[in-house]
Amino acid sequence: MAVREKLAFAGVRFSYGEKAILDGFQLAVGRGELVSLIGPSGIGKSTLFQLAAGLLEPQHGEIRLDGEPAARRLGQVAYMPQRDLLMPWRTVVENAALPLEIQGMPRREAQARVRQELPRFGLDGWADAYPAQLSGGMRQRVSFLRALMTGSDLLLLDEPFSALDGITRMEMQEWLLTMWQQTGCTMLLITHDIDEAILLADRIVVLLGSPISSPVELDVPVPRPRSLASRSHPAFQALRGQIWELLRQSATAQPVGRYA
Ligand SMILES: Nc1ncnc2c1ncn2[C@@H]1O[C@H](COP(=O)(O)OP(=O)(O)OP(=O)(O)O)[C@@H](O)[C@H]1O
Repeated sequence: MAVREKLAFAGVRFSYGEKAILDGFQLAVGRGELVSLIGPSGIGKSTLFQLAAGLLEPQHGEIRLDGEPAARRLGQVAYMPQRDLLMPWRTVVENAALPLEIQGMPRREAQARVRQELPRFGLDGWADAYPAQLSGGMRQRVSFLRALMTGSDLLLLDEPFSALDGITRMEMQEWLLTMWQQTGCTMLLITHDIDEAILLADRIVVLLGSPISSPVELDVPVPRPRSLASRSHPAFQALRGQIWELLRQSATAQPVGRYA
């Protein structure tokens, strides 16, 4: 066991009925790492997150958290699904305080705790707004805050920025990098945007094959801190070409999804 290991899949097999998604799947993520997952549409990226979060169970193999077999993962992993799933009848504070209330914290205390966090989430002054009154970026930040309120230091972000316009998306990418540095959380991010995958991550996991067994793992040798200007770094461009080639090759075997 690696001392730094936060999450690991060891020899995991998972199928939906006859359809095998993972077989002998291996992946280890270190504590505090930011890892991007990229792969063709429908290959099993969200399934992987649902397994990590404990919403699905493997038919074979082991999923470990902090180096220990984690039979009960539900509630230990913060999972932000593709749609933000904010409750429309609850305000920003009421939505974000939900995990604390579920854990038994009195409502008033839970909401006070959330209010303290609003400024660094760019939500100062929006405590009592309803989700319908927020922009897409703000909704994502509320979802992110709610995920952090679970107390988990492992965050799974499933295409968090895909519904946002280009400028908001870039702002959110920079904001996410700041949050990652401030919180020290381990983050896994699913994206279809190769540039986003590289810009944010320490490591890129390219998921290929059906079923997936050994993903291709690529370190991102682009220096931090990163900004939009990092895209012109030679290492960035070389990696972009390498990932694109891997995905293009896989497209001959199976239909490929959308990539930016
Ligand atoms: N509950 C389910 N029952 C049966 N098949 C499912 C179920 N959920 C997903 N699948 C199938 O499993 C495969 C993997 O789905 P998954 O959503 O994990 O892929 P993905 O890589 O996240 O896709 P996308 O990039 O389009 O979001 C797909 O073929 C999907 O149709």
